[in-house]
Amino acid sequence: MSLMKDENIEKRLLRFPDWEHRNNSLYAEFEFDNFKDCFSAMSRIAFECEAQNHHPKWTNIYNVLKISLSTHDVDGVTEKDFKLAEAIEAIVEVQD
Ligand SMILES: C[C@H](O)[C@H](O)[C@H]1CNC2=NC(N)=NC(=O)C2=N1
Repeated sequence: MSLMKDENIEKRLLRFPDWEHRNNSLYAEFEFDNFKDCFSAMSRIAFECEAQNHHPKWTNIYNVLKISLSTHDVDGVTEKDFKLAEAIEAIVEVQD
């Protein structure tokens, strides 16, 4: 999977308003009502990561989830990261 050019990443991000290009990664923060809702989303996301064989760097503090997506092989953003971001959006939206 090839590294995307910065300008292409910015263009793609226009359709991902929750996400930004930060530290060679796609980055988003999500806030839930409580820990249970947050961890439930994380569980769903974890299954999707396994299905895609692509995994986030993430932190959770109570109801806040911070997610960084990058492709380790190329040390930057690829289509794989956008594909996972899209799936994460669908999971998080259902819980809003
Ligand atoms: C061997 C296996 O395909 C790799 O380690 C996968 C697993 N999950 C991964 N996740 C992420 N975010 N980037 C990778 O390059 C990656 N590679």
